[in-house]
Amino acid sequence: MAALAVLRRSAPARLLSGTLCVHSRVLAPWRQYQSNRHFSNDKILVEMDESTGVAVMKMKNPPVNGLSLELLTEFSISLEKLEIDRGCRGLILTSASPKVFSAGLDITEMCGKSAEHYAAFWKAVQEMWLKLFGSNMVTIAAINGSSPAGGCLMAMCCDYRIMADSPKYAIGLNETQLGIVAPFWFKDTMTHTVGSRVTEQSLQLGQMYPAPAALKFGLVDQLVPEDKVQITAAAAMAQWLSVPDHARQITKPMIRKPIVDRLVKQREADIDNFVSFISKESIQKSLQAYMDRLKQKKQ
Ligand SMILES: CCCCC/C=C\CCCC/C=C/C(=O)SCCNC(=O)CCNC(=O)[C@H](O)C(C)(C)COP(=O)(O)OP(=O)(O)OC[C@H]1O[C@@H](n2cnc3c(N)ncnc32)[C@H](O)[C@@H]1OP(=O)(O)O
Repeated sequence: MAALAVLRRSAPARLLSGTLCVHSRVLAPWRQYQSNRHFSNDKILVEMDESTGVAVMKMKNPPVNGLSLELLTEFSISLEKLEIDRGCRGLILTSASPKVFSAGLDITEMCGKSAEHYAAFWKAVQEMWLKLFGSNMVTIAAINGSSPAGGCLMAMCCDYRIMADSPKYAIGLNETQLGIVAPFWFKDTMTHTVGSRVTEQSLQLGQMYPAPAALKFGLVDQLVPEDKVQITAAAAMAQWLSVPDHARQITKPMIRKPIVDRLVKQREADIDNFVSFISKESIQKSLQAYMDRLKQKKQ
């Protein structure tokens, strides 16, 4: 048993290749850590069921769960806490807001800010991806609404995806539609999920897929009625957890570690690349025009 416990705790460190640091500027203190093992801060709510070893993590950044620097930082801290918790074996990631899983990266974090801010923001995006894609736990995305771009990335980082069965909800990497480019590790994550051919086409076109279409080519694994997403995620989790941890935990990095290592090896260059790209006047104009279109849609 002791050997298994060591294995359980040593694998994430290997997989993440020393990426446990988080940006310290906006570290929110834990507001509460109650005996029933619920903890929350501003943007992330975690409910830990000790009897099953499953944590449900809800993003709560209304109205659309934009992935702001604050949310991303809280996400990475929460995930790290769970990762080192011996009692936690599985994570269900979902949204506290109905109808939107996550609108992806908060575009306001990428508009009109300083180079230092862009660098801190991108580091937090990288951190989220390294921790979630490299997690040692079983990770299941309970996608209870639309999930564009960074939202889709988060879902694809998970081991299994269950989505609300509605053509109103769409998922995909739509970056090119905003005039921006999904970086290589977004592309790698999609290739890992659905293969090269679909990724090539989806990324070029910036395609968003309604849930039924996403199921057809495996971008999501299962569709269920909206009110059954959470319960189905719990059932799927029980099935995944029936596999012995040590065997599953050795298997997962066989596929994922080379993908994680690619970013780890060039994190700084990737940040520089992002800062220089996003600071361009033409890119700022594209993002601003996209935000204006989003707002006009309402009028
Ligand atoms: C050469 C190599 C280059 C390397 C790297 C360089 C480049 C960078 C890569 C960056 C990768 C980026 C990834 C991303 O995630 S970008 C974000 C993309 N997200 C989207 O396109 C989603 C846009 N939003 C929507 O489609 C919809 O909002 C919705 C999610 C389907 C929800 O629809 P609905 O419920 O109808 O809500 P509203 O559209 O009315 O939105 C409510 C308010 O929220 C604001 N909003 C929406 N999305 C975002 C967002 N992502 N960021 C910030 N704000 C957002 C929206 O404007 C509304 O605001 P208002 O109430 O003030 O009007």
